[in-house]
Parts: sequence; C-alpha cells; structure tokens
Amino acid sequence: QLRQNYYANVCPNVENVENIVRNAVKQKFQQTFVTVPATLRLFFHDCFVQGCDASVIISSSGNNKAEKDHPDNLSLAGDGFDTVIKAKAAVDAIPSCRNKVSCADILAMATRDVVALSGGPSYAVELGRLDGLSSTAASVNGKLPQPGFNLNQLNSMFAAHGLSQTDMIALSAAHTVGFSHCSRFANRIYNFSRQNPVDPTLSKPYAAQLQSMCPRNVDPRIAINMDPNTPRTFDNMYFKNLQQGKGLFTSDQVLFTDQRSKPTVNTWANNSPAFQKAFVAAMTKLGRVGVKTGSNGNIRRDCGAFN
Ligand code: HEM
Ligand SMILES: [Ca+2]
Ligand SMILES: [Ca+2]
Repeated sequence: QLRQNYYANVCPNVENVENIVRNAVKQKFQQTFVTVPATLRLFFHDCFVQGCDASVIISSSGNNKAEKDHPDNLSLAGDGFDTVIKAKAAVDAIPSCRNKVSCADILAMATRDVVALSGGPSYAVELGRLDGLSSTAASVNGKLPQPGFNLNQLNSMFAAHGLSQTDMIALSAAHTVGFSHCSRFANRIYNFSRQNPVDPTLSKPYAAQLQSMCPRNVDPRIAINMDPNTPRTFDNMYFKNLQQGKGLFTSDQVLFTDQRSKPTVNTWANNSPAFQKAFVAAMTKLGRVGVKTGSNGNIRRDCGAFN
C-alpha cells in the first residue's frame, strides 16, 4: 500500500514534502557528516524491530523502557534522531502539512537523502507508513544482527523480513560509511583462537592497523571508520575491502569467505552500477517491512513520544 509521491495529495504545497525534508537533511549534513551513517543505521534498526514505524525513535518514559535503550541500540548516534526531528519540524512549519507526515516516512525520506548526499544512488522512495503505537526494549531481543554472525545466521534473520541473501549483501554495504566502537571486533584482533591470536581472514596489515587504533583496554568511547579507504563516500569500496581481507566485522568478512556469497561480492566490487541497483531494490524492500496502516498506527506529533 506504500507508493511514490504519496504526499502530493495529502499536503499539497508549493514546495513538496520531499524537498522540505531534503533541505533539512542537507542542512544537518553540512553541520556534520555523522548525519549520514547515523540516519542510515537508524532506519535499519527501526525496520527490523516492529517494522518501519519509527518505534526506534520513541524515548523511554516513566513506566516504559523503549527500544532505543536496548543495548543493541545504545550505539545509535544521536545525529540520526536529530535529523528526523529537524526534518519533522521543517515539514510541520508548513500549515498544510502539519501533523500529516509520519515520522516513519520522514525517516525513510531522510535515509534516501543521506545516501544520495554521500555519493550513493538516488531513488524514488515509497511512502504512506504510519507511526507505531508501541516501543519496548524487550521487543528488540534477538531482532538485530550481531557482528559475530555467520552467513546462515545473517540469512535467516534477513529472510524473516522477506529479504534475500542478495538483499542482505547489498544492505551490508551500508558499512561503507560510518564508525564502529573497538569492542565490536576486538575478538578478531586479540585472543581470536588457540591456533590464531588474530582472525586469519583479516589482512595482516589491516589487523595491525586495527590493533594500533584499538589497543587493549582502549577507551570504550573510541570509534573507528568501518571503511578504511573511503569512510565518507557511499560507494562499492565495501566489496573491494572484503576482497582484501578488510572487512571489519566477522559478519562483513564472511560474505567473502563463504563460497555462497563470494560471487556476489566479486561482482559488485567490479560493477558499481550493478551494486547501486541492488542496493536501491533492497532498500525499497527493507522500507516495506512491517508497515503499519489503519488502526495499527497514527501520525505522531512528536517523533519521540506517543500522541
Ligand atoms: C548484516 C548485518 C549487520 C550487522 C551485524 C551490523 C552491525 C553493526 C555494528 C556492530 C556497528 C557498529 C556500531 C558501533 O559500535 O557503534 C554497525 C554500524 C553501522 N551499521 Fe550495521 N550491521 C549490519 C547491517 C547493517 C545494515 C543493513 C545497515 C543499513 C542499511 C547498517 C548500517 C550501519 C551504519 C551506517 C553503521 C555506522 C553507524 C555510525 O557511524 O553511527 N548495518 N553495524
Ligand atoms: Ca520499528
Ligand atoms: Ca566508502
């Protein structure tokens, strides 16, 4: 039931909603690049828990511990939430659009915009989602992939949302921008196994580089670029890195070491347009996950709180 240009009739206006959101996102992007990875990851974590319904944006309140306070969401960067809130304010400043555009749709539009702003493909985004009516930390349990996952675990978690292995590989390339805390891959560079102190699927120079950026007992707040080559560009470098043993997480590198996913990695490492096409298709599918309609949702006045 999602469709493109959904708001053309809902809030007709000289400037269309998508332009208003794009301008707000652009302004935020000019203040900090973190806007890009923060918004992209926020969309993913939203869609995988209760569907794309902005449930992840709800703040905890007296009697409710919300999704964003689950351990798997604590590292979501504040700039993603801030991007949605600023874009929502810009939309609501137009009288004919006030309280007519869902936070879930604003997040979907903002995600499309940050991908384009960082050099990725631009695409028409499907809209018409409602905002969800619940958000609990408990509902996040077991719903988000972990950096230590193998291919079977990744495939089954994505398949639960109708996403294929191909979609999963394309979406994983989101790790071509943004940061990770050292704790997420420390097991690969220290005491990996009895035979190998360092994960043998990591390139030796890259492992040494990671060890120097993330010494034992590093400040837990330290985060490093996930793409060591083009950390601020949304490109297919992710796949080239995997070919060279520069996948940061086990869940990244396994896409190249497992023979079932390796051919796709190789194809996209050599063919950026093919990757972009697959990424747009996968993002569109991701955006359809668990969409709320009718009495299952509403349009929040404040993205961080239920009406
Ligand atoms: C395939 C399984 C995935 C796993 C295991 C995974 C895991 C992670 C982990 C552990 C981090 C680092 C968090 C931190 O330490 O701060 C991270 C960051 C990130 N992830 Fe994923 N992720 C996956 C898929 C995705 C997908 C599908 C997207 C979006 C489409 C995505 C977008 C991002 C972005 C943009 C960042 C950087 C965030 C920032 O810089 O603030 N990830 N991911
Ligand atoms: Ca959600
Ligand atoms: Ca990159």
